[in-house]
Amino acid sequence: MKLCYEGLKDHAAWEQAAVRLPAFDWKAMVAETEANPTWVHFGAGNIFRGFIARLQQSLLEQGLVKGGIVAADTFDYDIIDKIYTPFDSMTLMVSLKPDGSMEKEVVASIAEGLRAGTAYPEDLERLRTIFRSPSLQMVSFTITEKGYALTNMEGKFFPFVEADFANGPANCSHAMSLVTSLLLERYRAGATPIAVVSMDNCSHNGEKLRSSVVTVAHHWLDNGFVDDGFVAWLEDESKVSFPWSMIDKITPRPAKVVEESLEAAGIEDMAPIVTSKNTFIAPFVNAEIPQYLVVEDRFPNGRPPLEKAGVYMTDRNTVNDTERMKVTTCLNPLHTALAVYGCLLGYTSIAAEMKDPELKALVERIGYDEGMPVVVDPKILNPMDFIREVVEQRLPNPFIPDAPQRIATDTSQKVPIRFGETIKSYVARPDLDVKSLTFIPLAIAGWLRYLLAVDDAGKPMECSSDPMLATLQGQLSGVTLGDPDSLDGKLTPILSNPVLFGSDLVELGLADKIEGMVREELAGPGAVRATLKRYLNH
Ligand SMILES: NC(=O)c1ccc[n+]([C@@H]2O[C@H](COP(=O)([O-])OP(=O)(O)OC[C@H]3O[C@@H](n4cnc5c(N)ncnc54)[C@H](O)[C@@H]3O)[C@@H](O)[C@H]2O)c1
Ligand SMILES: O=P(O)(O)OC[C@@H](O)[C@@H](O)[C@H](O)[C@H](O)CO
Repeated sequence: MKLCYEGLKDHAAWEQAAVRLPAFDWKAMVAETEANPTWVHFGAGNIFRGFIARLQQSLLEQGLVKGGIVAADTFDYDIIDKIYTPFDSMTLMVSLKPDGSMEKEVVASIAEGLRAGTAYPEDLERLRTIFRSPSLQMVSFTITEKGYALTNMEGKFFPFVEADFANGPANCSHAMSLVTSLLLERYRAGATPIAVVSMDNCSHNGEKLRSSVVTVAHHWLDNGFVDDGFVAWLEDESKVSFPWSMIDKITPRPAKVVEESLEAAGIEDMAPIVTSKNTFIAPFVNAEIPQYLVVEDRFPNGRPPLEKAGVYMTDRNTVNDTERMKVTTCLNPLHTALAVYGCLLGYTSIAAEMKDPELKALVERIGYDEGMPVVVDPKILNPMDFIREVVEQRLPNPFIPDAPQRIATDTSQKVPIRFGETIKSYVARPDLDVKSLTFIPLAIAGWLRYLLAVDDAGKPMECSSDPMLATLQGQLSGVTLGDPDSLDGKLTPILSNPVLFGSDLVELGLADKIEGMVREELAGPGAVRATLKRYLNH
């Protein structure tokens, strides 16, 4: 069985393999998308295929929309060449149930995949045509937190961003510049309104996306590439809106066990790849069943009826509160603590970590004891129910093949949100003392210890990719396991950097505590475990 339009014609074989097929006319969907595109998505990776594309599939199956989504990638063209094109942009979605069984379905709501880069003029021209089309209602993104960043840790523009400012809309490469150039096409073709929606895990994601796009536009205005009218249109939220959103569905990298199960069922060519840009991707996506998407309802050119696919459409404050609840308290801080300590302790499974008494206690202390006192109740989801589902059902699900190494990717970009926001909330609350925090500092200490790339057994350990890895490892060079004094003076510049932690931890009086913990973890092999035991009273 082959995953593609022709391959799906053998209905009986797919039925035999217990794979649900799309219940709509795929050719008609592709033709409608070409004629009247409504939705473009940037970041053609796993969460998009396993969650967002399924929303449109549900609407197609309910007969509520006729067209599909156009997927685009500005960063990793292998995804399109190797995972989209050979499979007619279809995905084999595998939902992993808590009893170990798998639900399989073909997601076919992506009409095409495009490489958004000047090296691919045909694809870029197709995108320009789509952006000029008045039917286009929304552009969404899952490009990771770093995809929005224009500046480095010192607040200076990256050289490739400077190059985009100088070269202008016809010859740019960064995701934010490319999107701005495509919005310029739309402006010049009649300036029909549009919604530009970040669906990444970052606080105030809509604000972050807007700020980067508007910054690019202002530089192009200064350099004479665009006129005032374009910038005014872009900044008019009734014309170009940047709704905020919160997205949640644990979508691990493709797992061997799932690949084997699909191959055993007779489905061909399911092998995962790691692209040259380090994306772990396969023709299939494996993910848990729980999923939450909350979106600010500001779509000036209309939108698909997403609420009919289970999306919460609401106001900005509710999105903000829901996102803060998940990303700063109830899920992601626990994930990052499990990521760094899991790598140090030799784990490759989050579910296995949840059986480790110290690690389970650590996430409970971070979540229930330190996070919950400052959690905001978004009302549409109950924080206590949410965190309980995370701690008791989602993280320990042994059939979710999630790994601390995936979650440890780009930790430097996540720390200010995942831990920094709770730290700021403690500072803002007169009835709370930020110095009373222990387990969030312990998680930060674990990350600093992780950066040494030596595990708790004293063996070399590969750190996951992170745009700040080289800089931070440079700042920590000379720090040695077995020699806590080698840390002397090395942490102050790191812990005082508000870009990394959201505030200056030296000024807040947390640096000594964190440094003390890192020193303990540096005592020698086994010291990480011993430190965890000591703080968690085990
Ligand atoms: N996987 C999850 O469990 C999950 C859950 C909720 C939210 N998210 C959000 O979605 C994002 C992507 O997750 P995923 O599972 O799809 O990851 P993935 O590795 O499968 O895909 C990442 C995508 O981002 C693009 N990208 C990476 N760096 C970029 C850059 N600098 N500029 C432009 N594009 C870039 C890649 O080309 C790829 O399309 C996460 O960072 C997070 O913000 C993921
Ligand atoms: O996707 P990232 O890299 O921002 O973070 C890694 C995980 O914490 C994240 O993907 C979670 O699985 C997700 O936020 C669950 O909804």
